[in-house]
Amino acid sequence: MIINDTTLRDGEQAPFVAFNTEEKIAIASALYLAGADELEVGIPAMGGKEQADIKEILALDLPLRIMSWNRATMRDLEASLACGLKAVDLSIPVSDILIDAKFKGDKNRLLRNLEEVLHVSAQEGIFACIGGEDSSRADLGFIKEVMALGHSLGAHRFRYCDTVGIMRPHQIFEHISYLTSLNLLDIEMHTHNDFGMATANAISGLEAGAKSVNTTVIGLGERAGNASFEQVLMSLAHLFGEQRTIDSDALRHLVLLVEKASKQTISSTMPIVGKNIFSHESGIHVNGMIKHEKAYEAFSPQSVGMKRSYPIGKHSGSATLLFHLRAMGYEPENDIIHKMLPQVRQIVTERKKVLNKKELKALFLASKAC
Ligand SMILES: CC(=O)SCCNC(=O)CCNC(=O)[C@H](O)C(C)(C)COP(=O)(O)OP(=O)(O)OC[C@H]1O[C@@H](n2cnc3c(N)ncnc32)[C@H](O)[C@@H]1OP(=O)(O)O
Ligand SMILES: O=C(O)CCC(=O)C(=O)O
Repeated sequence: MIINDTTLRDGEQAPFVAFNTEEKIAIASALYLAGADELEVGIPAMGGKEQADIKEILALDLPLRIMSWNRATMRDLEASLACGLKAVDLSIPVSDILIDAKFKGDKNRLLRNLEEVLHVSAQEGIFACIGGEDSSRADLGFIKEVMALGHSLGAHRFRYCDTVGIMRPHQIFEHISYLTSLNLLDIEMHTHNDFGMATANAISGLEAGAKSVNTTVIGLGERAGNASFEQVLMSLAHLFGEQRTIDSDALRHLVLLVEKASKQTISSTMPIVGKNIFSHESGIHVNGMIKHEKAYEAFSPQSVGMKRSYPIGKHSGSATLLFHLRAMGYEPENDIIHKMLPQVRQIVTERKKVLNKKELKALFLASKAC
């Protein structure tokens, strides 16, 4: 499967996000090191500055396909060609709603535009992906027509876009199974997160036969964002068993870089990257983890450049207190530990903050003394 990351295009379309040139270069390099297979890096039609940034990314000479996003118009395509790009996404709306809004319902004009740009991209020998904007609200018969046209004109891929993020994984599976069964073009998934299903829908599309998937780091993107790079990458490695070597330090570096450059704050429970996802507080979980490292973890913290911890909180049990006190060189009796537990719960509940090790030690010594 191909991860085509669009942090530098759809990711940057997130409200209030704007990367400067240095950030774009750093993100492109970090995406390569973290395991992206292809990058969509911008929109040449935006003008000279965007084009200069794209040229700087191309000058990095990263060993992966670099694409741009374009409306399926000669003007947009020419701007991409002038940047020296060898791969383009050529987007057309495919739903009636968007065809009405943008083309006054004129499907013929839309298809003529597509024909023209595909003809030129074939002449230029570049990789062409047809971006099917709003595919999930489109008639599948029309998508078939677009794909057949693309196939006949040498396009390489069709991007199925759940532009407003309204699909469920089961529906995606049906749509993509049908479109791949046509054997016209490889399918790329582009899924949005309006109902929190972007990654699930992207994965469902891959299971139904899609060959590639658009992602963005920390799920950045329009409105609620896109399928997240780190979630898709880890799913491919751990759930699909793909032979992917994930450089955990490179992944962590990328996430922190994009968090800073986009001025976003990642939630502490965000899959793969949230700072608390390897903090086990519940007593039964800590007890299990001490006996078996995989008891309550789907993958190790080391595999994503993070660390495990056992906070001393309201739900801690004796194994947690013993773990920390033993690490400090104490060997407490059971009755003392059981005397301490209700006190820990009370302190944490009252002040809504876990105990640090110093406080645990003080509580232990006080409990021992009385
Ligand atoms: C679903 C997506 O994410 S698609 C990607 C969207 N990304 C962006 O819009 C970010 C970058 N955009 C921009 O910088 C600007 O919008 C530009 C440079 C692309 C265009 O700017 P402007 O020329 O000022 O046009 P504006 O943004 O107001 O409107 C877009 C125009 O493109 C047309 N358009 C939209 N999609 C397509 C398409 N696939 N094919 C042809 N025309 C299209 C619209 O109908 C509209 O045309 P109109 O001006 O005749 O009404
Ligand atoms: O048309 C494309 O290639 C992608 C457009 C897009 O970003 C979307 O539909 O959400």
